[in-house]
Amino acid sequence: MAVDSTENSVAIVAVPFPAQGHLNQLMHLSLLLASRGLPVHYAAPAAHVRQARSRVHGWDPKSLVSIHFHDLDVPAFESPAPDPAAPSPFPNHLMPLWETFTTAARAPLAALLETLSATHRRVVVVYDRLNSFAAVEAARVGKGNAEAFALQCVAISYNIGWLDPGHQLLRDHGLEFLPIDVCMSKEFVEFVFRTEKEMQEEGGAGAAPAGMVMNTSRAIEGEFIDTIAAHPVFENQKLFAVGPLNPLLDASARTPGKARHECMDWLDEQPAASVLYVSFGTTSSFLGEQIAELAAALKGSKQRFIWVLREADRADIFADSGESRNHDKMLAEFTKETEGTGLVITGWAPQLEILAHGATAAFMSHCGWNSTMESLSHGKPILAWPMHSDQPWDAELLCKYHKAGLLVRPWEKHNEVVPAEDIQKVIEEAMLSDNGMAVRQRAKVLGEAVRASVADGGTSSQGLDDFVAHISR
Ligand SMILES: O=c1ccn([C@@H]2O[C@H](COP(=O)(O)OP(=O)(O)O[C@H]3O[C@H](CO)[C@@H](O)[C@H](O)[C@H]3O)[C@@H](O)[C@H]2O)c(=O)[nH]1
Repeated sequence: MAVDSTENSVAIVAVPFPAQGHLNQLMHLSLLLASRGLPVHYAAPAAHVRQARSRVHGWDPKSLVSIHFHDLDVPAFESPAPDPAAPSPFPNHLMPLWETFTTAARAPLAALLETLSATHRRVVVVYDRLNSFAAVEAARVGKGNAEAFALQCVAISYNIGWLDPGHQLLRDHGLEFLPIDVCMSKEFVEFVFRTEKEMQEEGGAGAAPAGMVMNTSRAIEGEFIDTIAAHPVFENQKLFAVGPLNPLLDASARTPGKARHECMDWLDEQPAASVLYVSFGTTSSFLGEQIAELAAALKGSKQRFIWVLREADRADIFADSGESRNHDKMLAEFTKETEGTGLVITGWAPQLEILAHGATAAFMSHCGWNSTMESLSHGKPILAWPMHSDQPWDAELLCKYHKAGLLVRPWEKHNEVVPAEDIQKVIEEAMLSDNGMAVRQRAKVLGEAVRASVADGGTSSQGLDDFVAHISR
């Protein structure tokens, strides 16, 4: 694609980490910045540019023309199937992709930055915090006219626990931060520390980012944002809380310009606040036994539901879609038994639209940060079933701090199959009990506060204005 050349303008280069929950956030941020008239370049391996484009949600697909997309040429990577029986539920099958990407994307990114640097007043690199190589490449730009900002794709409170699991603020609220190596595979933890250390050694102080953009809202994490702002690690950085990055839809849940998924017609016919949405993101796969227990719980609860039954994404989603094929017999029976009460989606579901819809009451989720923000920003409570990484922390924030969620499975039992009766109990509590109503009400109030924060004059809207003003100064 031709690179636009406007000597006086600032070019923004978004460098996402190649996994859906990360591609998605930098895509939203890119679209937001482009909608403010800034030239935005989104750079990722070809398969991931295609993935991010094909799965963008909440935006009119036509808005994608406002972004310049660049394929970062990387060698072929393995794209194995996920292993639901692996000792850690962490998506270790993506490690070959991430190792390849982190090494090979540097040279094509550097070339892109040099080209843009020659034709623009300044190049602003907005990179996923897992891609610290992008900050090193920004610091190396020959003309010295590039600066880097990290994007925090997970809760900012997670950062506090990462820096100090026993932090006073967490203790004050009785919040538990689990050790990171309990929640992630040892290969990934090693990868994160190794790549970060290598980049610090190579780039030195000169490659430190100028600041950090946070996909969070003061309505959700106000005091955690203040704590991070006062932390010595961020002393010389400008911080901008701009979330939620996902667009907010109204209760009719219509994305302009986009064909509606058939499940939305079914939702249109259901009573207000009557449907449980069940989905576990793009990095988790369940054992067959667990799927059977979840099916029995949904059926037994007699509640309306939409259940997204998918495997974790492959490294290249176009090589294999991850649609669940292994449960055909169970599904055929289950679908017959629950006809009229629920829907099972084995392909890609319109999650943002489902969460926005007035018929949706609650969300059973693994608590990935996108799912958490998408749910809270539409005022929907979460039935929390964390699997790995930051998810146990998000469940803690949701259920203990905000009391806008109910825990399905405590972490101590993460190696066990959760029996149907335990799952059913939580579904019934959320959908039928007074306590469930109170949790739903708190999520609704929180949703209103989140909406206010992104509306004109709200704190997140101001955060984005401040970021735009700062980078285009
Ligand atoms: O059928 C589907 C399935 C998923 N989604 C979307 O896919 C994204 C999933 O993101 P998230 O909820 O964050 O889950 P993961 O895919 O598991 O995200 C990874 O990345 C997140 C951001 O770093 C982390 O918080 C998670 O722990 C990590 O697993 C969300 O935008 C969903 O709306 C759909 O639209 N349709």
